[in-house]
Amino acid sequence: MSDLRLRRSVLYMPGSNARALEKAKTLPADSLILDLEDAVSMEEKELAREQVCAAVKGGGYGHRELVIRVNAPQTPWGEGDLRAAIEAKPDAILMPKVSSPAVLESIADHLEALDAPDSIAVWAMIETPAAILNIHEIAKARRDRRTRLTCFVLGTNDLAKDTWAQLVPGRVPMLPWIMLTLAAARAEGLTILDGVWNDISDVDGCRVECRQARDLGFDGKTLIHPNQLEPANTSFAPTEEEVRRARLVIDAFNLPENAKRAAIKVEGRMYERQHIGMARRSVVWSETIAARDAGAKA
Ligand SMILES: CC(C)(COP(=O)(O)OP(=O)(O)OC[C@H]1O[C@@H](n2cnc3c(N)ncnc32)[C@H](O)[C@@H]1OP(=O)(O)O)[C@@H](O)C(=O)NCCC(=O)NCCSC(=O)C[C@H](O)C(=O)O
Ligand SMILES: [Mg+2]
Repeated sequence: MSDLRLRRSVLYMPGSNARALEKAKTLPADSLILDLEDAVSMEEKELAREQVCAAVKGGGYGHRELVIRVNAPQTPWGEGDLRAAIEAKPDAILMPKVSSPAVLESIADHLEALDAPDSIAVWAMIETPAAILNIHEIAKARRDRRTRLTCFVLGTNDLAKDTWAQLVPGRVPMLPWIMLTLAAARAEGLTILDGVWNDISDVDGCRVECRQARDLGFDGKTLIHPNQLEPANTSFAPTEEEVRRARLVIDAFNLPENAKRAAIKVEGRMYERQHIGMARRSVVWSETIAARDAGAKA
């Protein structure tokens, strides 16, 4: 079973927006991406870096995983962002526009040279046509522990920009790329997060896309506004019915009469032993979510 850390809702915010950085301390997001890249204008890059690093160092975000998205290494801010982010010690650093494993190897060299704490992971944005074409090679970078790669984040806005594919409900134009990226992530044991839903005014549309993302196999969805948190948190949680059925399957395989059976019938459906792992995951997820909710209310 892969890492079961909750990442149902992963909220971006511009590092230049002090109000958003503060408000995030109270929002029901599993993870936060404090952005220094595309959500920040050139004029505010330095301010954003200062504010984000001060926020991460200052803490107060509770259970929320903190991720800093830096500017790409070849930009005027890339080197400084990386240095400052390492000093702030977030849970992860998100690299934008990763198009080949070479970028991750070069980041690994930098992290080593800057003596980055082992606790900092590296996440990679998958958002260029070249990344899609190189996707398994990029995912395989995880095998080299030096890269610290643990997570892919889909950047559907940049993908739409560079491919001319339209962002339409149902996402038919992008499904082949999405599924290829998912397969590469799962093959190499990476977490994978869906891209953003841009229409902040359409919460129902966001909910539909969250459910699709869950059905496609994502761990969670990246978000841009607090009103998208509830749809994501709800959609990526197993339903009560799923958990009830999962417990039934686990219990049924534990019965002495089923000890040597590879396949059994439960409530009219066939289950093989491989389904036990999926059933356990649903139960563990629901218990983890219940514990998180109880903690939030306490
Ligand atoms: C889009 C926004 C600029 C809208 O902001 P605003 O006009 O302030 O919205 P509201 O008045 O509705 O906000 C209500 C309150 O919620 C707070 N808020 C809003 N957004 C956030 C947020 N993201 N995080 C935390 N808090 C937020 C407001 O401060 C209000 O609070 P209060 O003062 O108490 O009333 C804004 O939503 C925004 O900036 N969103 C994030 C944009 C962003 O980060 N974009 C970059 C990531 S998307 C991307 O690049 C993906 C990828 O790379 C790709 O290529 O696809
Ligand atoms: Mg992008």
